[in-house]
Amino acid sequence: MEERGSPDGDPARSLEQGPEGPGTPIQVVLRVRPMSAAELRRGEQSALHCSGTRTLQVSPPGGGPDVAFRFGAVLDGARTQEDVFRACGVRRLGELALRGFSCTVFTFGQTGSGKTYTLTGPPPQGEGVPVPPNLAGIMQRTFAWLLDRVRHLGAPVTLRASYLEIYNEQVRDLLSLGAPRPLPVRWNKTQGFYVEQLRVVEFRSLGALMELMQMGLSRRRSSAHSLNQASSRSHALLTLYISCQTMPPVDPGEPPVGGKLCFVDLAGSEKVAATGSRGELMLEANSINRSLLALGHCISLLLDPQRKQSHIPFRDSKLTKLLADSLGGHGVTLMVACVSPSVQCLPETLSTLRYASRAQRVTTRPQAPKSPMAKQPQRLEMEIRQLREENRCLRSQLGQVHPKASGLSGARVAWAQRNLYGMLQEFMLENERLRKEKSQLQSSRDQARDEQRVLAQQVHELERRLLCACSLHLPNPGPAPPCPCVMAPARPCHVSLWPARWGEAQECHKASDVPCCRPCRPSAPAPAVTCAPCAEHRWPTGPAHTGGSSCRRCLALRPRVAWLCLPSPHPGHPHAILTLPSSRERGVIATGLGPESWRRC
Ligand SMILES: Nc1ncnc2c1ncn2[C@@H]1O[C@H](COP(=O)(O)OP(=O)(O)OP(=O)(O)O)[C@@H](O)[C@H]1O
Repeated sequence: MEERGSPDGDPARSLEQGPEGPGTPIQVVLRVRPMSAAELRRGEQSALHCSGTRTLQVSPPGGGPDVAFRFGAVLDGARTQEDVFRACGVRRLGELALRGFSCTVFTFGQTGSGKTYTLTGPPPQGEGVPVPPNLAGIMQRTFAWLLDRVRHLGAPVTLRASYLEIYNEQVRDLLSLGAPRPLPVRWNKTQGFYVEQLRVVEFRSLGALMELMQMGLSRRRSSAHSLNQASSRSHALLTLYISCQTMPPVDPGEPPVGGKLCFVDLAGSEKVAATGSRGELMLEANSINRSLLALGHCISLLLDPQRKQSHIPFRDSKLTKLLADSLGGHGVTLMVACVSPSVQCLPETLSTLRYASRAQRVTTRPQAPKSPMAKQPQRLEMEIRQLREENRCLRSQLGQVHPKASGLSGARVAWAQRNLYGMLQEFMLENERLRKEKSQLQSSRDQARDEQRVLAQQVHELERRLLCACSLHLPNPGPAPPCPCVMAPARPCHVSLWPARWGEAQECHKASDVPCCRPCRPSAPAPAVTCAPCAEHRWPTGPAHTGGSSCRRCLALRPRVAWLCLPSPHPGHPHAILTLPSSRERGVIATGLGPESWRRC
C-alpha cells in the first residue's frame, strides 16, 4: 500500500507544542461525506475506505494497489457534525484567537463534496427556518462555544464580525447596508492584505451573530447544477475579530490586543463537462477554478524551502491575497478537505487529496500581535536610543561654543557638561527672562511714542493759534521771510521750526537782538533804545518804531534830507545801509522787508 501525506500529529497536539515556534504545519482534516441519494440511486460504488482515524485508503476502480493518504484526522460519512467539530480542534483555534492569534478554518473540495454543509450545515428548508441544532456546522458550534467562553472569561472582550464573498474575482460585502458593491483589496505593512471599506459589525450575543451569518448566507451567490442543487458560486469569508482588553493600552488611541478567527467556505472546483454548466454558470466555474489554481500554485511554492516568502504569487488572485497570511504568514490554519466517496468523483477526489497532502506540509510562523505592554520594552529601548543621539548632538554643539564667547564661566561649562539637561533648562529660563524684558521695553517704547504724538499735536495747535494771532496784528505779513536771525554771522543755537507759512525750518542765531524763532524769544534780551539827540526818550526795541535812534519828537524837528543807499557790508544778504544827515545815526533795513524785520548793525 502506497501512503501519501506526512502528518506529524493531530492539530491540537501540534498547537499545544507552541504555535509561536519556528514553524507550524497547516492542519488538515479529511471529511468523506455519505453517498447522496442521487449517487445511491445511480448505484455508484464507494472508492474510499477509512482505515483508523487518520488514514484514508483509495481503491482504484480498475483494480491495483490501494493508495493511502494520512491526515490529521479522517472522518467518514457516519461521523456527525459534532464529531467533526471536535476532531477539527476548533475550540483550540478559538483559544488561540482569544490570545491574539490569527486563525483560519477553510474548507476545500470539489463541488457537492460537503464544504458548506461542514461549515454551516445543510441549506435551510425555507426562509427563516433555522438549521436543526444537531446539523449545525462548525461555524455555529464555534460561535456558541466562543460566546460562552467569553462570558466566563471575566475580562472585557469586544467581538465584531465581517462577512464577504469573492464572486467572479470581485470582493463583495455580504453585510453591507445597501446592495453589495465591489470593494478593493489593499495592502499595507501592518495589516498585510485587507479589504477597504468592509463593514465590520460589533455583536454581543449569539443571536446577533447568527443573524449576521444568516444575512450573509442569504446574500451569497448560489446556483443549481447537476452535482449540487445549492452550489455556492463564490468563496465566502466570515471573520470574527476578538479584542481582549485584559490590560490597559499604553497609548489612549491604541487598539486593544486582538485575535481573529476566520471561516472560509471555498467554492468547489468543478469540471464544466461534469456539471453541465453553461453561460453564467460556466463563467463562474472558470473564475472559481482559476482562483483555486492560483491557491494551489501558492501552496506548491510554499513547500519549496529555497523559495523566499516574497516570491509567492499571492497577488495572482483576490483569494490568495486574502489567504496569504493564513497560508504563509503568521496565522494558525486548519483545512477541512471534503470529498465524495463515489467512484464517479474519484479523479476530483484524488486531486483534492493531493492538494490537501501538499497543504499539510506548508508551515506558518504563528505570532500573536504584541500587546502594548509587550511593546513597552521595545518602545523604551527606542526612546533611550533617541535620547542618546540627542545627548551626543548637544555635547558636540557644546564643544563648538567657546566658553568666553558664550559668556559662560569655566565652572558653569563644566557643570553644564556634567548635566546637559540642567544647562538646557538654564538657557530656557534665561530666554524666558529676556523675552519678558523685551516685551516690557516694547510696551514702554509704545507708550512714549503715544505721548510724543499727543505733544506734537498740542505744539502744532499752539503754533497754529500763534500764527493766527500774529496775522491779525500785522497789516500785511507779505511773503514768507526767513528768520532775521540767519543774517547774523553768529553760531547757531539750535534748529527751530519756523511757522510753515513763512518757510521751512531755519537756523536761529542767538546773537540777534531781535527775537526770531520761538525757542530764542524768551532768552533774547529786549533792550530799550535811548533817543540819541535828546537822550531823554526810551523805547523798547521792536518793529513799532522806524525812526532809528531818534525819538519821534526829534525826528519831527530835524530837517529832511535824502537818504544815501550803500552796498551791503554782508555779502549775500539783500540789504542796504541808509545814511542819515546826522552822522551819528545809521541803520540797516533789509531790502523788501517790512519794518518789523529791521535791526541795528
Ligand atoms: N456529511 C453530510 N451528511 C449529509 N449530507 C451532506 C453531507 N455533506 C454534504 N451533504 C449534502 O450534500 C449536498 C452538497 O453539499 P454542499 O452544498 O455542502 O457541497 P459543497 O461542497 O459546498 O458544494 P459547492 O462547492 O457546489 O457549494 C447538500 O445537499 C448537502 O446537504
